[in-house]
Amino acid sequence: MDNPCQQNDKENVSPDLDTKRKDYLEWRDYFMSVAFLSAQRSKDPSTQVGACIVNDENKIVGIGYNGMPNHCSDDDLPWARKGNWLDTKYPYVCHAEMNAIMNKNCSSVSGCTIYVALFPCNECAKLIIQSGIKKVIYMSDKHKENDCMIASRKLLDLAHVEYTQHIPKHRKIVIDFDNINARHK
Ligand SMILES: Nc1nc(=O)n([C@H]2C[C@H](O)[C@@H](COP(=O)(O)O)O2)cc1CO
Ligand SMILES: [Zn+2]
Repeated sequence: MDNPCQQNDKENVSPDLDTKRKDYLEWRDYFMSVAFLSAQRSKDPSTQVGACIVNDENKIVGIGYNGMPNHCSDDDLPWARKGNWLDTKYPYVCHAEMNAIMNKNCSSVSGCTIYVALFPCNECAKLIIQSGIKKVIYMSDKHKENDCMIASRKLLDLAHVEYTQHIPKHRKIVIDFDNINARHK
């Protein structure tokens, strides 16, 4: 068995500060993280979704999360999932993909890739297709069997929009605001 003191020593090895960092975020994990961070802005009590649109130069050109439309107070609209349809969030909420497309900071997102936490529904699939986005990278397709997801795949397939599930290199990415104050010897 290892000497526990030795093991401790190994764990405490400080990073090599003279050579290039190896555990930096790769592009896909980075863009998916941006989508997940943006989701933290959502007021939806049950599901927070974020989306991030990236062009072929790896530049972010749009970010969005699910929320109520502009100028419609999210205190005046319902957030419920069940009950009379008009008393639920569903007729009112804008999906993350819609917001990311509408928030674009360039003239067109044609040819871009959208990173999104949940597989796009059929309504978002239509927006994705019409905007010219060519690739969807999603984290979860937990509603795969729902009709709106089946319709979504049908549309994306017909329009030749690729979709791929993201397998993250890092399962968890922590943002530690104190980290920047660490001192290196
Ligand atoms: N791709 C998606 N983008 C989204 O922004 N959403 C949003 C719409 C709702 O605000 C929420 C789903 O709520 P719920 O049915 O899990 O309580 O996530 C949902 C999906 C899934 O299709
Ligand atoms: Zn949608």
